[in-house]
Amino acid sequence: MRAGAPRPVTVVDMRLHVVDHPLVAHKLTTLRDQRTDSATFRRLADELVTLLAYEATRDVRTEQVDIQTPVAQTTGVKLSHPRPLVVPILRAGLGMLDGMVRLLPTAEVGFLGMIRNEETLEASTYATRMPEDLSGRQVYVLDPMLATGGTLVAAIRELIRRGADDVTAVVLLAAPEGVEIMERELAGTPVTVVTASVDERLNEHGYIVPGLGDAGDRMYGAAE
Ligand SMILES: O=P(O)(O)OC[C@H]1O[C@H](OP(=O)(O)OP(=O)(O)O)[C@H](O)[C@@H]1O
Ligand SMILES: O=c1cc[nH]c(=O)[nH]1
Ligand SMILES: [Mg+2]
Repeated sequence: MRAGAPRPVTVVDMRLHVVDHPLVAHKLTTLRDQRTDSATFRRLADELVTLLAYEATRDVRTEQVDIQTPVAQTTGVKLSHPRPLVVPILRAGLGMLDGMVRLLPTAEVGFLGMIRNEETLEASTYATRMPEDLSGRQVYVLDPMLATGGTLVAAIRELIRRGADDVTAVVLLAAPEGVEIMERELAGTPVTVVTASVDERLNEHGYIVPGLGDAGDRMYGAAE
């Protein structure tokens, strides 16, 4: 930002939930460790998203049902219709899909393939496969890293354009810069971000510090 320029206004209607739990912190520390191999990284990302999903689904819509137990009649709840949609952002978000749908077995799954240009840090979309009409749907978008925020802002705009009325982003790590961009660019939209940590900052290459490096590469190997 130019010296003397007014600070951008931060509109704080986006909900940010940083999950504070010793198991989350323990798994995240091993994920960050550069000695952790790909197989362990994938397993930990899967376990971590399940813990985050517990918080992220706190407001998942349910409806009342009557059931008969072996002992008596009672009422309970089940996940309601329309079914929630889970959207992993390829590549790295794919490593979060199983952990999320384990908790949301009735969910439908859509896919967004997005890549950040490592020079300009601009995000672009190379694949989209999800329902055109998301009216009335709760959507859970999965991406391990919220860095500059370009990827998630573009993804969430597309979900809102299709009619989603409640979007929760589940991210393993966030940078404060990305959180601020989300708050500014998505002001007035019903968005919640659930994360295991908001780290210190972005470095000059747009990587989260201390972060965990390139999530996609650590899960699947360097793409090129
Ligand atoms: O907040 P941003 O600055 O937009 O950066 C975050 C994005 O960068 C990474 O994806 P990448 O482009 O490396 O693709 P990949 O998952 O295929 O590795 C990450 O998985 C996010 O999608
Ligand atoms: O730190 C970062 C930033 C963007 N994408 C990653 O995979 N890691
Ligand atoms: Mg990557």
